[in-house]
Amino acid sequence: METNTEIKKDTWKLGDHTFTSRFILGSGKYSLELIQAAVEHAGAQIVTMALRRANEGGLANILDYIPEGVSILPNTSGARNAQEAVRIARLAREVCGSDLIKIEIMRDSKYLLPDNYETVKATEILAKEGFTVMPYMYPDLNMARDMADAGAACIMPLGAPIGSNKGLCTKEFIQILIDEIDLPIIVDAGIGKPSQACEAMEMGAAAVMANTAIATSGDIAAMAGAMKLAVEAGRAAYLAGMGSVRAKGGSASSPLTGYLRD
Ligand SMILES: CC(=O)[C@@H](O)[C@H](O)COP(=O)(O)O
Repeated sequence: METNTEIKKDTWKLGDHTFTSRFILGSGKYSLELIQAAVEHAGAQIVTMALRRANEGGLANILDYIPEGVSILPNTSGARNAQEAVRIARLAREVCGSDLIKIEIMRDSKYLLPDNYETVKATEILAKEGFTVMPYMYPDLNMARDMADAGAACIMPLGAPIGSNKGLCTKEFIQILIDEIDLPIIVDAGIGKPSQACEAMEMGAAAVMANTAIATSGDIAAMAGAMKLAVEAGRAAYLAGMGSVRAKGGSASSPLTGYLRD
């Protein structure tokens, strides 16, 4: 019998781009030498790049350390409003030759929380210009709907403030987005350890992105590998379908009658 291997691969899409890896690696906090090792161990097919970092160190350098075939995801880090984000995105497309753009707009430098309103405005402009727009946002259903209507290719809600390693503080609200928004939901920021990445995937997230958890670990390559396994485990569990939670009491694991499944 003929089998469809494409279906078996469990691919997912962002605009016209198709991926098998569901772990997106942030590259903002490593030395350049460690980026390649982290990408390889993470099995990542998408790696972020802040344009402001590229300008600091010399763009040729950072791109030299990203393995071939891996998509660069420029972000608009440093933008304080839609206008600045649009300008950075256009520059990024010229420099990287990629239509992917992660919109990050922040006016608050203490908590680094994204400005959802300005993000909707930038999404609308950039989607019309043909970008595959990936808006980073505070998880709010109404704003996520506005981003979807504006042409976003996915929604990237934060788990906790960037760099905090605090985990899924916004879990309930991310679940609402997963349930209600018909776009890939990519949990981004605050993921502090593999179990949290796994939990996001078990909830039905399409992918997870992390940077600080890996960059601040004792062994960057090993932690990148652990994140990869956690994301894969969470995805497999989601596809398998979680067992139901029993509100009260227990239930014998080896019943003599009444098997749940034959
Ligand atoms: C690199 C990048 O885009 C980060 O802004 C991203 O949001 C990751 O956040 P953490 O560093 O908390 O994983």
